[in-house]
Amino acid sequence: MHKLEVVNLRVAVGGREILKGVNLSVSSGEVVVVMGPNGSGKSTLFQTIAGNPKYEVLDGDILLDGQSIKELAPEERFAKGIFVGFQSPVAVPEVRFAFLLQAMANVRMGKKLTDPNPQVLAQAQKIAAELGLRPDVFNRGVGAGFSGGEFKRAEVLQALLLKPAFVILDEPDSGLDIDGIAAVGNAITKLASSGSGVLLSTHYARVLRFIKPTRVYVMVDGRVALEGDETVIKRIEELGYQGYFKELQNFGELTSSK
Ligand SMILES: Nc1ncnc2c1ncn2[C@@H]1O[C@H](COP(=O)(O)OP(=O)(O)OP(=O)(O)O)[C@@H](O)[C@H]1O
Repeated sequence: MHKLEVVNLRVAVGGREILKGVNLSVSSGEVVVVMGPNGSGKSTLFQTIAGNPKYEVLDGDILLDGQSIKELAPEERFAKGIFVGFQSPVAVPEVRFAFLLQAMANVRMGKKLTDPNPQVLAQAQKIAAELGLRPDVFNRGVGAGFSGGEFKRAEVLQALLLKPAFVILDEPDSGLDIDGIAAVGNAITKLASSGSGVLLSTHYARVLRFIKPTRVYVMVDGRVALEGDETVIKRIEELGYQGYFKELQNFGELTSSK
């Protein structure tokens, strides 16, 4: 059993404080959802967990099984089992997608980056078929001309292939067609059942048809304003953020920060 904890995390980007003391956690087998209005800091949180050096940690910590990882390089975090899929993944057209998958699997297996690993590629092709991802993507550069939906499926494919301890996905359901949402949603459930801890952000309740969140955090202006279960997602979809916060304030249930 593993636990990833974000503790009183304050982060600045471009000289501006964006995260103002975030606390949350995800453990093996959990599906934890982060929601929040545009600009509330969800992507900043995920970039910081990934170790993007543009995001300056001012205070607080990120703990993996109680040990701080905030000084580790992104590849060291990955080697420890933290996989982060971004909202707008970066294309690296000069690297073949098949090569990337093989290299990532080799890193996880402690092999040399360039070692041939045909089992991994065979497994990747099987997963691609389940996700509805065209097989020709393997011979294309990473993200080269990928559609939005192909990008998202390609990221989930990497997670399913590598089965990391933690899978962190920024809006995995955005830009997907109905079949894509089902494929990605079911893949997330599968990842959690096979023991990964999943942390994802979304703007929509539609993912609930395919995933059952363990916990839901709502971020507002760089803080976790509230924590709940899937009913939070449903109420936000019905009332919008402002309407939902108003309803909670009327019942005295909204805290300004947690
Ligand atoms: N590199 C940057 N330079 C300056 N400001 C930034 C940078 N990255 C993020 N921000 C600002 O940080 C705030 C939080 O952005 P972030 O992308 O984390 O929000 P979000 O909750 O993921 O939003 P969305 O739901 O729209 O994706 C925004 O005001 C954004 O403009």
